[in-house]
Amino acid sequence: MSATPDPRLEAESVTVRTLAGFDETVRVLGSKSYTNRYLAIASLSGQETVIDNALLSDDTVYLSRAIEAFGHVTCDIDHDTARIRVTPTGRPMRAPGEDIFVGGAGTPLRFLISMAGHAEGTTVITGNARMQERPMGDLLKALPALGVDATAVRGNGSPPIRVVGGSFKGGATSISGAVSSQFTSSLIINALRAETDTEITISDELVSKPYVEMTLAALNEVGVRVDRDGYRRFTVPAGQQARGGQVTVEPDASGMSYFLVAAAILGSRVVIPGIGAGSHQGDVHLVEALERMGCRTEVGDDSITVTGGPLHGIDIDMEAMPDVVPSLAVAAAYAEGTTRITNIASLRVKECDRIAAVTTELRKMGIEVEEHQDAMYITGGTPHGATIDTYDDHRIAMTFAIAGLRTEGVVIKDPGCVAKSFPTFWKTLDTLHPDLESTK
Ligand SMILES: O=C(O)C1=C[C@@H](OP(=O)(O)O)[C@@H](O)[C@H](O)C1
Ligand SMILES: C=C(OP(=O)(O)O)C(=O)O
Repeated sequence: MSATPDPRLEAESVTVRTLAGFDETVRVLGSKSYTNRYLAIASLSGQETVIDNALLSDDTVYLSRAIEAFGHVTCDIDHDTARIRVTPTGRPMRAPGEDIFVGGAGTPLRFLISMAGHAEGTTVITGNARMQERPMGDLLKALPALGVDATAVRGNGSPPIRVVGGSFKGGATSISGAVSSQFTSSLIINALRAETDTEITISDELVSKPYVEMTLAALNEVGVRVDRDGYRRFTVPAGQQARGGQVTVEPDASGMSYFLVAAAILGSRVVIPGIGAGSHQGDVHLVEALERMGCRTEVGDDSITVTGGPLHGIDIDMEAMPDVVPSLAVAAAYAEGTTRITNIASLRVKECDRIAAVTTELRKMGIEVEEHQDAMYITGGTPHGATIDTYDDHRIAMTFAIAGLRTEGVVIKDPGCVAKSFPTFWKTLDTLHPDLESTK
């Protein structure tokens, strides 16, 4: 994929061209979640670390720049090789003089709140308008027991967040896991640099559990042990040294979902190399949902294949794979019967209220959707073209672009918002159109 800028990232809208079908191998970029984790771990380890196949997107670049602002490391980004090199500078971690701004990057902001607890001085971390509405309260409540004073500047539990640092000592705390797993991941990762053992008790039910598994897997890969009692308690023993060196990021399972759904709704075949049965990314399990809807699927050690066919509705609890709910919703719009997607309340506090957004935009295309506080019931039909509002949400843009491969007249507004997690999305979509081959 060429590194030349894609004019669609600056365009007001994109009209998606329909496609009769395809049989392609599609390479997706590295995982956003793993790239964020390796960056955070490298920032804390004090060891030079090379992250290969890193996702280079708005979110991960924001995190790289934010980490550098503490002064203790540099993050050199090589766009040609998709590599980030994190190098210690020998200087201590200090609060930057200016506010840290991370746009709409939720995971980075949540990781940075705890990380600022290690930096001498007071750090203020903020983001764009939507980010200033997203919840941080559970994390703010859990940090004082570990020695860190973190408060919402406006007293509303959302950014800007002010952190008085140099104080992340460790100890025992308890945290709610009901709103976001990112709070728990943030504490576990940052416990790496604590003076004493850190014990984190989850006071209720943890959502999005696979993301905590990814946190543990990333730490394990660099030699850090986390003891656990299921999803009730995690203990990070003090005095561990994360290894530096080289790590490789696997492809992004959420980014993969768009191409799986494209195959599903077009009766086509797609192969995604570099990811398979051993992945801890929960979104890989979208494959099983598509199989239940009527696709043929193959999950190998190092590739995933989906072949579409006539689709039918299913009932599915998607609490463990929130980011691919919009993707499955689009498959449901082309399926016979009703798909009931349940246990997805966390979608209301993502880049936009994704339950409301998917409901509104599918209805625009003539699809019947029953909206619930924590669920969506979608009855498949024959969607018609529409101009899709994307709410500055990359997943809404990418999901509805896939509908446009099957349905004439789908226009995606603000196509540049895909840069949050998948800046080459439109170019990757081009590769499915055989007549565009010469411009690849
Ligand atoms: O830890 C992570 O990398 C993520 C956790 C999930 O958030 P929640 O735990 O808030 O559901 C997911 O939606 C997000 O895109 C990435
Ligand atoms: C919810 C998402 O990201 P974050 O919470 O990191 O902003 C996402 O990428 O779908």
